[in-house]
Parts: sequence; structure tokens; C-alpha cells
Amino acid sequence: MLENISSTKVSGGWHKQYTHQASSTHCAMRFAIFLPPGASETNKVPVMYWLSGLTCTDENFMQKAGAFKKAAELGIAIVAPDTSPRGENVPDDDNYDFGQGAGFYVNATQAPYNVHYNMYDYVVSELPALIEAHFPVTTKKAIAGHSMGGHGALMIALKNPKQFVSASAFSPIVNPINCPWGEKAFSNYLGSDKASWLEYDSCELMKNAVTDDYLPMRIDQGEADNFLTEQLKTENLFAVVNEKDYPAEINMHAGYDHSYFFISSFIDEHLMFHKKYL
Ligand SMILES: CC(=O)Oc1ccc2c(C)cc(=O)oc2c1
Repeated sequence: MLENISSTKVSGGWHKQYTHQASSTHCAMRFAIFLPPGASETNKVPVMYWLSGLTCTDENFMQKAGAFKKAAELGIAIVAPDTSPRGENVPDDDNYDFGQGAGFYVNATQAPYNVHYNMYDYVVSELPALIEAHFPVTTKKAIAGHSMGGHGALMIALKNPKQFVSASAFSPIVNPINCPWGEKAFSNYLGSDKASWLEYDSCELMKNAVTDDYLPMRIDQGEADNFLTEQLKTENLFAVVNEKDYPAEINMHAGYDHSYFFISSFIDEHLMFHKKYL
């Protein structure tokens, strides 16, 4: 059962927030949807799913990215889920890079996280089914995200290449099995057997991708991003893209950092990129 908690007109369309009881995460989940002008049961529109980064909710992208004007013009709906399960009964951590706000878009296998931290199933299956049942959207889907959400977007597209037409990311964590944020999250959510981490690592997934499953990707990365060297490791994905001749465009930008100032500078290009395939 969907509960509407806000409806705001913007760029001729509507920004709305909802909560619902999710079966994959066993808790109430909140998401936001932007419906462009003219979206209706007789004029269904495609969707770009947006996955946010550490500490974010459904609100950061919608309030800071400046995406509505272009999405309205192109006739694209945007769906932004929360970044983790939340609630008093949901295990948490004192640090910003783990627990609530840091679900890493995996299905946890380790107690106590395995009850609620099933963001992979939520984003891949439960949320799209809900969106397609309740809103005037087609089944055509693109996926995009930032940082931890960029990892989520690329990883989910690589694992589900027939479900998404295209994928894009700002400042993604491309090789979580080889960086401190990923190692902390994966060891707690997935356990100490590193073989189980491989299925959620974009570099590893791309290494094993077959050409029939290639899908168009765009990645934008700021060169003044403080997290680039230690956490994001864009060069590791660049090497796999070259080795596999994968259709991923990687754009490096002088002077830009990890913030939503960077995202808002290039979000129109990402929407236009996805529009070609939607
Ligand atoms: C709203 C905002 O600035 O979001 C934000 C800030 C920092 C980070 C970091 C450091 C990592 C990440 O995955 O997401 C993220 C999002």
C-alpha cells in the first residue's frame, strides 16, 4: 500500500514522495518520483532510476541536481529510492559509511544485516514492479547514480543488462572490493569470503561480461574529487573498458569535486544520454 507524503508541482510536472512497507527490506521505505508534464495512462513515459550515495535519502538528488527542467523536456520520469533500510529495528553504525544511509545496493547475507539490508532486490525487483503498477510509466528503464549509488547503478546494470537500456554514474565507486568503503561494507554485509564480493563489483562484472550483454554506459568523474585515488579508482574501470572494448564513455573533468555542484553541472548530459536509448 502506497502512502503519498508530498506532491509538489515543478517544471510543469510533479515531484511526489511515497512510503510503503517493503517485502525485500522488511521495513517502511520512502522513495521520490518526478513525473514529467503530460505523463498519463494514455501517454506513459520511460523511467531513469537514480541511486544516491552515502548519507543520502530520496531527497538529495531531487533537491540539488537540477534535473527537472531537462527531464520535463525529454519526457523522462525519475525515481529516487532511499539508500538503505531505516528504522529503530534496523541495525546501524556510528559512522557515515556503513549501516543506515549506506546499504551499498547488495543483499546482505550476514546477521544481523541480512534481515533488512536487501537493497539489491529492492531496487532491481520490488521498486520497479511497484512503480510500473501505480504510475503512468513504460517498462523502459535506465539507471544512474552517484558515488555509492554510482557503484549501485553500474553494478545493477551489469548484472541485469536486459532490464536496463543504459547506465550512467557520477564519481562511482567502481571497484568496491579494492577500496576502504567497499571492503568495510562488503565484509560486514557479505562476510569474510571475498569470493562472494565479486558479484557486486563493477570491474569484476565487466571483466566477465559477454558482448551480447553490453549496454551503453557514461561515467563522469571530477579530477579534484578528494575520494578519487583511495576510494573511487576510476582508472581500474578504464582499464577493463579498454581491455573488453566495452561501450562505456568515461569523461574526466578538471576542477570538479565529489559534490552535487558537479552533478548539477552535467545532469542534463546524462538525461540526454539516456534519452537516446529509452
Ligand atoms: C548531498 C551530498 O553531498 O551527498 C554526498 C556527499 C558525500 C558522499 C560521499 C563522500 C560518498 C558517497 O557515496 O556519497 C556522498 C554523497
